[in-house]
Amino acid sequence: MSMQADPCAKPSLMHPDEAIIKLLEQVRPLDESEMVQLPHALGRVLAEDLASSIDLPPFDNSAMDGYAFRFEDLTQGNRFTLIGQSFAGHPFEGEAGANTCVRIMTGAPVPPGYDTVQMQEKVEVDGDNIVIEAPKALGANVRRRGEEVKMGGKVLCAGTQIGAAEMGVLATIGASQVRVTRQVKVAFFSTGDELRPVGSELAPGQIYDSNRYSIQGLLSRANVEWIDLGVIEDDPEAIRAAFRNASANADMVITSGGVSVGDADFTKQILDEEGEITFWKLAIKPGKPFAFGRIGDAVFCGLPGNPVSSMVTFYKLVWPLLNKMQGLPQVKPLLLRAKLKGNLRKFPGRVEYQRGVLSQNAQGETEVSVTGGQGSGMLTSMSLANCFIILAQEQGDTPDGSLVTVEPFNSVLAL
Ligand SMILES: Nc1nc2c(c(=O)[nH]1)N[C@H]1C(S)=C(S)[C@@H](COP(=O)(O)OP(=O)(O)OC[C@H]3O[C@@H](n4cnc5c(N)ncnc54)[C@H](O)[C@@H]3O)O[C@H]1N2
Ligand code: MOO
Repeated sequence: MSMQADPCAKPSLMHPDEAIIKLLEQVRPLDESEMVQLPHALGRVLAEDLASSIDLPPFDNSAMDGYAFRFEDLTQGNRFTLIGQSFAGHPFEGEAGANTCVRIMTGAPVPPGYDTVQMQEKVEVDGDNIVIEAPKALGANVRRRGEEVKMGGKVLCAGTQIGAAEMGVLATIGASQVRVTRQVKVAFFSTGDELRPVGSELAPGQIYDSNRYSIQGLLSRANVEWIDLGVIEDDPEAIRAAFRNASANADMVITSGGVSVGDADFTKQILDEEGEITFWKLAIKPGKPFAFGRIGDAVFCGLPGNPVSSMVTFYKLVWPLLNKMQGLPQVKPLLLRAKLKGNLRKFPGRVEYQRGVLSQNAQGETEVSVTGGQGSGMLTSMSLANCFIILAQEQGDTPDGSLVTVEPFNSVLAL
């Protein structure tokens, strides 16, 4: 008997990994760049490769506080005559001579004619008579001009995000300003008649709008420029106007709420009328009703209203998009295997991102436990976590002691 397709089978939801591929196909890196002053460069993405206009280090200098001398003079014995000093910022200006030495400090220029430094702990000093213990080799304790990078050598590549180390590297080569890609502009708003701004009283049935604040936090971490359009009521015309305003002013529009199937869930409907929906609903928990599309020239990401769902879908789906638009390379998440502490509940069907705490036990094993209740409205499950426990689509309940896959939070989600 031949196998027949089940006519009652529900269409299966798209796997989030497939969704990421589809999303990334829809955006291109911004091709606009601008110069920024170095103090404002943190978090920005380099638009071009950067070469050093100087040798690094720019001159031979001492790695130790001690004495500079000529290594070959050691063939005449260990006694040297002190003829001067070289301090950082105040080089020795005299002439190097046979069997002479110069007092030298860390970072100070090694005077021309000398080639080796011995640290002061290995030197005996009697007035100007200095006895130097022979170091292992010529050039000991000298940091040679250009040994790190030669003038004209590449120090940073286009597509590098400027972090603390890069700020320092840029300063080391004297770059007072730097060419970076334009920041992606993201306009966002929350939808929902139940939402009240912080600072107001709650009437029965109302809650505070928290998603706009977590989204703002995520956008700040992603180093994009954001436009907060506030809370929009559950009214199709208000949502339409917000969409038009957002898409006219931003590269990306993010909304929270109204993407499910309720009678007041207008986000998807208005997007359908004003733009286009590339896909809607994924096999992800939390975050199933995530919607993606385009409105005008802007990309659209509709995050589900449940607070954890909006954070998880931002992290897994929006953040890779923002990275690509900013010109950053896609980095595969670092996945670890950890031993589960406690039993874990799961229905097969969707890939789940449970919130966990990753730690090491006394035996050095990596362990993980869930942060209590995992409801998609329980935002404290996120704030207590330092990782996601990723459970495959068809996985069910998982017992204590099982090895599970864990994704530690990166800088976007971590403090
Ligand atoms: N019949 C069905 N109902 C629901 C389904 C479904 O498949 N069939 N999916 C559920 C899932 S999964 C999710 S996730 C939610 C998402 O719904 P929406 O995106 O339409 O979001 P809302 O209905 O507007 O709100 C859901 C929930 O989150 C609260 N919320 C909304 N915005 C905020 C905010 N800015 N700050 C804090 N909390 C917010 C809202 O009050 C609701 O409690 O739909 C399920 N339903
Ligand atoms: O998929 Mo929803 O985000 O679980 O509540």
